[in-house]
Amino acid sequence: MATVQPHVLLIDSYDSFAFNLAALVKKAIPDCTLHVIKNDSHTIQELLPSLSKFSAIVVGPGPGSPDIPTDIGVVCDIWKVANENLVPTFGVCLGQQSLGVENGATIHRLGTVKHGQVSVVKHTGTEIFAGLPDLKVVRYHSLHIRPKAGGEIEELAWSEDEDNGTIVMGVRHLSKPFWAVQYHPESILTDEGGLGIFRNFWKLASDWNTINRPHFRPQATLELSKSHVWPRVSKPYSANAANKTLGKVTFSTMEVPGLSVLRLCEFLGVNDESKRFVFLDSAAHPGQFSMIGCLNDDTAQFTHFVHENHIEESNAHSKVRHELGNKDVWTFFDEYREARKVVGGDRTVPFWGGFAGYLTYEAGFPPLGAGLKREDGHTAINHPDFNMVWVDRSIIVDIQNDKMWIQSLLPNDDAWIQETAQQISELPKGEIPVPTVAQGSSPVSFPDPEQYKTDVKRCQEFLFSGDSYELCLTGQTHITVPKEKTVPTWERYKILRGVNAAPHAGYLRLQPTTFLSCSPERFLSYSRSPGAVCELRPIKGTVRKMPHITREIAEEMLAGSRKEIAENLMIVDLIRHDLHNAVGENVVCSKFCGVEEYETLWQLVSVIEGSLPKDTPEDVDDSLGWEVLRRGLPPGSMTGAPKKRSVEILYNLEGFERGPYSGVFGYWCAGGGGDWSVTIRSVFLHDSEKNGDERWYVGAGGAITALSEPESELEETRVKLNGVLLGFGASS
Ligand SMILES: C=C(O[C@@H]1C=C(C(=O)O)C=C[C@H]1O)C(=O)O
Ligand SMILES: NC(=O)CC[C@H](N)C(=O)O
Repeated sequence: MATVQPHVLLIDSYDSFAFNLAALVKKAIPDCTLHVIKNDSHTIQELLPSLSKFSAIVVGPGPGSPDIPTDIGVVCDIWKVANENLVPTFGVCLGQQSLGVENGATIHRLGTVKHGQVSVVKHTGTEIFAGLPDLKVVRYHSLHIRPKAGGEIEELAWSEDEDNGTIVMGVRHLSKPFWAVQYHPESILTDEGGLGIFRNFWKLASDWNTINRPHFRPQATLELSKSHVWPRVSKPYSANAANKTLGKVTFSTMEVPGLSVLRLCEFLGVNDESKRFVFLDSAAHPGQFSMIGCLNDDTAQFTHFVHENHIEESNAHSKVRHELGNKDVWTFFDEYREARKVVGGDRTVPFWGGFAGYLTYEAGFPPLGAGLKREDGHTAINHPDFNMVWVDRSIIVDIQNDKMWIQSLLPNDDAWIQETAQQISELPKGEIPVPTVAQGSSPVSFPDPEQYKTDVKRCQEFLFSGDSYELCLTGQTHITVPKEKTVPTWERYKILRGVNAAPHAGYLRLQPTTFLSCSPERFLSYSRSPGAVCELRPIKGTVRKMPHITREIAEEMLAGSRKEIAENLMIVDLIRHDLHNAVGENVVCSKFCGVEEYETLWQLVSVIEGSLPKDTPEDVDDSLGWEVLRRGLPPGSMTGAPKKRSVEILYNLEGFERGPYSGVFGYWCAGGGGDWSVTIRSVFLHDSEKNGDERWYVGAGGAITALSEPESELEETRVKLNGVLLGFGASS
């Protein structure tokens, strides 16, 4: 007789670590089917008829407090079901707090909150802790419980720290099959307190089911409305790529020693400011490829505002409005690219043509489920949320190896390739002069420093109350360039690049937006199918480079700092969750908190990689990167954790929309693969603020944790702003 797989219900309280938990549960109970619901998607009455079909329930962590109904949702009712409906249940963090509170425990704030902190946990060695040594675990909490003396909750584990004394880290219910821990078993830095605990839980749950639910049998299939089975990696629509004839990339390659990419841009028409232009510029180590889109009047540009239900497609001659109807914008782009999939390019080149452009911070709100209070019309800053062109012709330069590819997706385009190659071979060699800018030429309006420091403290209030573990607070700075001091935006880019060369730089002129970036941070890159691999590289932790700051000192200041490691760890855990959501189980952190050197800064960087299961159909693999963007924006390093609650808090607190700042820019290759950088250290100009005085805006911020000092946070934003301001003859 074939064995039927157990079904496990995971209740997510809108945490940014829930899919890490899903992956851990799946490791501990490999053959289980995991059904995921949100804590507010069902009432307990709706759940009751299905509960008896689950072998076990896992209640995840989350923002807020177990005694606030909108924070805890249906979780508080799970502990109160009648005996005949009991299901073995495991609670994590908020889950433990809820189990406690519903059984007479009192809830308290920690004297010193613990977010991304590692603690030693001692325990009884019984129940879920059976056979485990002392544990090293990660904590993300502001609240904790004290069980009622003589009540039903038995303490099983404790941490001991100088600031908070003894804190309960693990419990069980004396007469019901409920266990819970206060720490985060699913964190990357938690040791056997992760898998070991869940294996023990599964054994206890199975034993309990055998004794107390003798007639219980897992069902072959289990349908629960408003739930999904994790992992959910198929496309949300049916692909029609099968058997279609794929287009072919044509390309020519040549050695270009001494050729300046800036000169190449000028040859390709960047100086005509009335035309669109796309240049993704690996302007500094460790960048390798620079990409130029060779746009013309026929090039299709796509813009979309997230509060609207259409996409505008335009070129120099015409505009078309695509009504989205029930389709979401992500699917529109996915289908568009899939219909134009190409093969035959040089696989060492990451981009053969395809989509290039930017997505704003707010572009990530709808998939996240975060509310947007945008009024009819546009955002205050008016930049489209999706702004991309479809690049048919492109030039890629490998700046490390002085090699160039001229590529076209258009049929019969050899003549253009040959002619362009010929003209480029005749260009003069050597760098072109970079303009300089006079000091003091552009007045700057900074966020009010006192207000910023107050906002740091307001953020910390949300950290103390348990609503967030980390908040990336940002401010907006405006630079006004008086009409008589304006220079073409391309000149401005060259100045900026000269003072602040960055590996993920870029110049995008996608009307109405001009976008100049010196970003040091990659958000996501992904390789082509088959076997596409996604790589994310969050940066948290920044030190300004100065003569006395050697690598050793920078390492001490970053990798040796509890605060910096905690900030980085939180984002690593958040990104693992985003990736586990998109790819399922195959997620690894290949670098944890490495110190990397950039032109003007030292930064603490981690690398997380994910890939789909081996047997994934190619069309799903091709869309993987786009799906990771859909499920992973806004970038975790620009929000904080848990993401949804943190985004909502910041939206209210900052009081403005971030627009392109904090979003991503980059490309998605027509042959699969792509690369998106985090839009930081960047300036933006809207066409409506271009005639007369120019009004540029630039965002800057940093992660606020409970350990942050308002003054040093302010200083950190100044450091980040400075590189950009130098390009305007200003400084912070
Ligand atoms: C918020 C910014 O940067 C982000 C925050 C960082 C930090 O807190 O150390 C580092 C890089 C970015 O992820 C910014 O540059 O404006
Ligand atoms: N990680 C969590 O579940 C946190 C629970 C609760 N919000 C606290 O801060 O204590």
